[in-house]
Amino acid sequence: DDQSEIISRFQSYLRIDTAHPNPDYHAAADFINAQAKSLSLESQTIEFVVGKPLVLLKWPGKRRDLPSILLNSHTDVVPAEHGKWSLHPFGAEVDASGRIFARGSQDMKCVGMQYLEAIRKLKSSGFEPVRDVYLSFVPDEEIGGHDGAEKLAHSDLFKQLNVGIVLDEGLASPDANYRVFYAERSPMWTVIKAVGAPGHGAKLYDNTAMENLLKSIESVRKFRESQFDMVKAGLKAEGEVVSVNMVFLKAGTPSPTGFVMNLQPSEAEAGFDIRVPPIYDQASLEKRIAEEWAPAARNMTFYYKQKASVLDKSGRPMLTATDNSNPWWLLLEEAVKKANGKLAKPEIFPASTDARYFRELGLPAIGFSPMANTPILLHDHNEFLNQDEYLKGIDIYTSVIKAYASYGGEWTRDEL
Ligand code: MET
Ligand SMILES: [Zn+2]
Ligand SMILES: [Zn+2]
Repeated sequence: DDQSEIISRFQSYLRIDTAHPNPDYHAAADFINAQAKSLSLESQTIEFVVGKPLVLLKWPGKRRDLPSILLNSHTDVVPAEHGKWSLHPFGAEVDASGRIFARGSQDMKCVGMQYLEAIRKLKSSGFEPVRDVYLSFVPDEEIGGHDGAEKLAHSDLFKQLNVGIVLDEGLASPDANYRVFYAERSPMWTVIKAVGAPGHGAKLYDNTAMENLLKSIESVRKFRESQFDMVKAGLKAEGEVVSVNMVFLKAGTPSPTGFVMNLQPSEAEAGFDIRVPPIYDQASLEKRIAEEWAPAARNMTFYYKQKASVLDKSGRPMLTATDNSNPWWLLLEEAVKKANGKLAKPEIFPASTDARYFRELGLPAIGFSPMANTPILLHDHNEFLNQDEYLKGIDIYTSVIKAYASYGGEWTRDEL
């Protein structure tokens, strides 16, 4: 029947192994294009970077003069440790309670397919969009989006699309209210390195690489604690503080039997995943890194593996309005309600998404993945989404896309 076909299309997409470091992007693009064909959507496949296809679909509206709607999703997923899953991460098996297990079931193949299923429903009901509706299926979000959404946002093609609003990913909600995001934290992936004279493992002396690095780590931990304390005290939400987490430590002199134990190494390195809220003095953090965490006076250096500004191209913090000034926000609220969904209070996304490349241009972008009553399992073992929630999400998008694609149609060209 209808529902089992919907689920089996989702499973087919989930079974394409698009995990880094070797995502099968061509299989994903072929699949999306086959879906587009069955829906009679216009399609183009663009390789801004060879081997990394981006699929752009179009459902043309009647009013080409109005700004369009962009429904964005990424096709790549993070790797899965197969042995630690109870079911195969690319098997998309459904258990007795209807949970579909797969890497990407929450992040974010669900959303990409839900957009398409919602369009399928709208088309079969005879609905015709007023505005152009575009769908972008982009590569590489999980490694920074530089060869995907960033290239799209900076392209001439993108200007021609005349996008007025972007929808992108959010997070699952453990309770019944859908979470929704109006901003996100910017990544600053920072590597700090210490050097110092090597020496005998038995000798106490100052300025070893290890000691220099440890002083920094102590300082980082103090700052981390000050931020985390505000969350623990309920003063700030997760997305409103700076998060700093040490993600690697690299030091020591390797030997065939492990590490040399009686030699203090001459170099030591640590990596930190730092995320900065949009209204935060990013320059002060950069100063802290240079002066406290990697001071030249302690023989230290640093570099950023990834760094995004919290400001858009006009120098404003990247925040999408969630009040009367933003009709897209009001339309979303209303459309979700109409489909019997409840929205939680809008939040700042604690991690990062491709939405930042669109907000950077000054466009409004809303992060929304309609998954209620679902534990947050993105990037975790045994990621799953219940098929009933998936189906409910399609109804939510049907309502949202209908509202967005109709918006403005009640006015004549002159009134607008
Ligand atoms: C900085 S690239 C973002 C990759 C991923 N979405 C994350 O937040 O970790
Ligand atoms: Zn994602
Ligand atoms: Zn992710």
